[in-house]
Amino acid sequence: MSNLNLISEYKSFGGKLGFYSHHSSTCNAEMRFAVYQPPQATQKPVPILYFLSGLTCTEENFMAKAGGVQRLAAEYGLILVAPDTSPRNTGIAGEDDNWDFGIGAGFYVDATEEPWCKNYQMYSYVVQELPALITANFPTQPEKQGIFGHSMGGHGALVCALRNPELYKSVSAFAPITTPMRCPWGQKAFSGYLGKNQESWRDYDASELVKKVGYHSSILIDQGTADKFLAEQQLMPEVFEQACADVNQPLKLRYQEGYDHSYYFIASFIEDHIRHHALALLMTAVFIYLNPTFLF
Ligand SMILES: N[C@@H](CCC(=O)N[C@@H](CSC=O)C(=O)NCC(=O)O)C(=O)O
Repeated sequence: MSNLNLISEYKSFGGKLGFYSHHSSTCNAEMRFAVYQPPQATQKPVPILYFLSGLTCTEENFMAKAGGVQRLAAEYGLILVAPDTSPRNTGIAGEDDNWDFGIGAGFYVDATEEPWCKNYQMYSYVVQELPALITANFPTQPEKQGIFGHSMGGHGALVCALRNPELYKSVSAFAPITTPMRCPWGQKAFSGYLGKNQESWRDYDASELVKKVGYHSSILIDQGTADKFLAEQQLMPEVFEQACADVNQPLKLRYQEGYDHSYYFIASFIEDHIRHHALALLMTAVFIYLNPTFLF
């Protein structure tokens, strides 16, 4: 494995889950991520599904708490990749002072402001450096990528997909921050990472982006009605819903009665999200299954 340190590895549902670190030239720091390889990956290259986690998370939360997502990845034959949510231990003064800014809160943007710009390049890391590393080191079909995420990571997934529809065949989110420009978390993060000029914020705001660029297929979002961050106006799914409606962007926004913001909520609906991505990423296989004469 070039340039990768394997930290730990576990057999899981016939495949393997590995935790890795490497030097990121994009973030000028050591970065960590987790990869689940389904059993099919020992036989042939498989599609890749990226999951971006939320505030305070590491590369481990999703793999440990998403309700046995490895079983589903093994069933559908998908490689799962979960990066950490920011660089760590960069030496930037105060990087660990806040739970919603700095470490654990990279917000999937390329920072332009000092002192963050040297290391906090999470957008380029997720869209460029990490996929190149994954493709070089794991048996993947790089032209078949999907992306999803939770909360801050839901915002990240929507932004990555909307800005790069050719790279991501599918996108979905759990309780995403849909308009960081308009919510307290996003305003704090964008002021610090991108500066005061709000024009530059639009490129990282899904509700602004969707009106400009659209996306080639339907977007799936699940949102719990008992989510305290929904009540605190951090997520604002209604703004994204209106933006999608304005440009006829297909969106399946499902309000899930009584669910909160936790990984218990994610675990409850993870299967639907995996299926949403599998449909797009394994489309050729499904097509052949439904139309076997295609082969002859
Ligand atoms: N410390 C915070 C709560 C932090 C929190 O709830 N983080 C969420 C993501 S929130 C949006 O990005 C999370 O996924 N936490 C990890 C977990 O394993 O649950 C507070 O005091 O409210």
